[in-house]
Amino acid sequence: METLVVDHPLVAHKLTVLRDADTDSPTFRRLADELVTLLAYEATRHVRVSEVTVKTPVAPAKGVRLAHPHPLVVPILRAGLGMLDGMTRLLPTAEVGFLGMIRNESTLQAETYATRLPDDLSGRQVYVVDPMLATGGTLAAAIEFLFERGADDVTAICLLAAPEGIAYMDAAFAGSGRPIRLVTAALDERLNEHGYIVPGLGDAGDRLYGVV
Ligand SMILES: O=P(O)(O)OC[C@H]1O[C@H](OP(=O)(O)OP(=O)(O)O)[C@H](O)[C@@H]1O
Ligand SMILES: O=c1cc[nH]c(=O)[nH]1
Ligand SMILES: [Mg+2]
Repeated sequence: METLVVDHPLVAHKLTVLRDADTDSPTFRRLADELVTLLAYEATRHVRVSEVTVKTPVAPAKGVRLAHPHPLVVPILRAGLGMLDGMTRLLPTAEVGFLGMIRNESTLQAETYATRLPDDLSGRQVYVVDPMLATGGTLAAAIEFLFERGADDVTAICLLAAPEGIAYMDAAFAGSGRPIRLVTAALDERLNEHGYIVPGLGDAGDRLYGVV
């Protein structure tokens, strides 16, 4: 997996506030939204475009437009929903598909409880959004769904990633011949004995949508 850790002072600043256990849910949601837009700027560097010519009030100008079919954005529920608006702000014409997945906190295995994706993803560029790449089980299962439907160009955007998750993804898709990109704000130290990212930011879903 090709991994890009976005090195930018504004990303680092927002991520630091996001990590802080004293940051409340409304602020956490706003920061997650702002961060995804910054990460999406890098993640969409390879978005497909086609050449067009428009007429300015003065003369014809050559330019580009997003190629058809437009990209598909897939938030992994629940926590990935906190990154959807930031993505669609940058890609307003993207289609949106949904995957509902939850990690069993005893086994750390990902379980899927909802799937709402287009049947045929051949030729589509897909952007998967989920704040946390921990063991990698959830993201790997999500990308398997996308590959089964024909996707061959998948970029994951995660706020935080653990080295264990990246290693898991590399092993899971080694030799698949289908490139996968990861864009993240930080690569943390490790996972703890409960499968949480250290230092991480805690449970992203609870911090976005849980009762405080
Ligand atoms: O890399 P993994 O070890 O699979 O863990 C990462 C997953 O865990 C979190 O979701 P969670 O299962 O807590 O569901 P939620 O979004 O409903 O909170 C997170 O948003 C990822 O989807
Ligand atoms: O650190 C972690 C790991 C998995 N899921 C989270 O929300 N946080
Ligand atoms: Mg959670």
